[in-house]
Amino acid sequence: MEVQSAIYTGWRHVFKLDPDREISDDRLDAICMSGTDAVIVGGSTGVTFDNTVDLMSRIRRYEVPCALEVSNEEAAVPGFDHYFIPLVLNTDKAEWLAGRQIQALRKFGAFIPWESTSAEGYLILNEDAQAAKLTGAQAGLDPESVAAHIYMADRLMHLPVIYMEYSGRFGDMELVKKALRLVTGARLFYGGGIDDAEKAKQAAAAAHTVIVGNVIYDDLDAALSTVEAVRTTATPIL
Ligand SMILES: CC(C)=CCC/C(C)=C/CC/C(C)=C/CC/C(C)=C/CC/C(C)=C/CC/C(C)=C/CC/C(C)=C/COP(=O)(O)OP(=O)(O)O
Ligand SMILES: O=P(O)(O)OC[C@@H](O)CO
Ligand SMILES: [Mg+2]
Repeated sequence: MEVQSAIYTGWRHVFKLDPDREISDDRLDAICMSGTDAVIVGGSTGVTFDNTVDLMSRIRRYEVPCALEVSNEEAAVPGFDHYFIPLVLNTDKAEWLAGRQIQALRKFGAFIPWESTSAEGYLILNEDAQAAKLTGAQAGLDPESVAAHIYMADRLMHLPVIYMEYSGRFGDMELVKKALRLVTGARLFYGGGIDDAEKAKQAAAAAHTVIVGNVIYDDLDAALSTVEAVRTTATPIL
């Protein structure tokens, strides 16, 4: 099991920037200086070595910790503070659970900074998300199935991070809270549809770490308001 001193252990609020989307220097400055705990670089489609290097080098002008969520082997770029490797748990397509990752490990295994690389068990719960369509995720899980996936990821697989992903839609906070009550070692990430401070507070009361993505591109002020909202919400205590 991963030691609890991992860089992301204390992260409560994270912005996720997509290398496949444009962001101006001014907007990037606002995000990196916002007081967020970290920036994750990642996206489900259109992520390349070049657009990842470009975004990383711009974020590197700031002190904010910066992690890469590696979504394809071409986009494995050195120089990040941390690497997350997604494994989609709720798909029947084994290539998204382990197949593609194993192919990438054949190539990069000897060069991976293991002390700063973590698996992320993804539960993709919005059937309309690009990531759900790409991976064939069975997004409509009932609460018992969510619990079973959490038991598998947390208790059997001992994954350090479980990510409840509703990308593009605000999720079911009761389900997230229920998942949080079941995890023993994993850190629970929540992401999806947070587009104002109120939703950010709700998510912060349900999960360990709250991830804010698309609203950065749609309404920067609303995105920035989520930082304080999360910071002033108590970490859920079990
Ligand atoms: C020295 C050196 C090169 C250092 C780097 C070494 C390193 C750490 C290498 C990694 C090797 C490795 C094991 C790579 C794995 C690559 C791989 C094929 C992973 C598969 C990932 C996966 C399951 C992808 C499916 C899609 C998914 C779950 C993506 C996660 C991110 C996500 C959901 C983003 C949201 O997407 P977005 O585009 O924003 O969508 P919306 O339209 O909904 O907004
Ligand atoms: O883009 P949104 O909907 O904020 O979701 C954030 C993140 O979970 C995406 O991977
Ligand atoms: Mg997105």
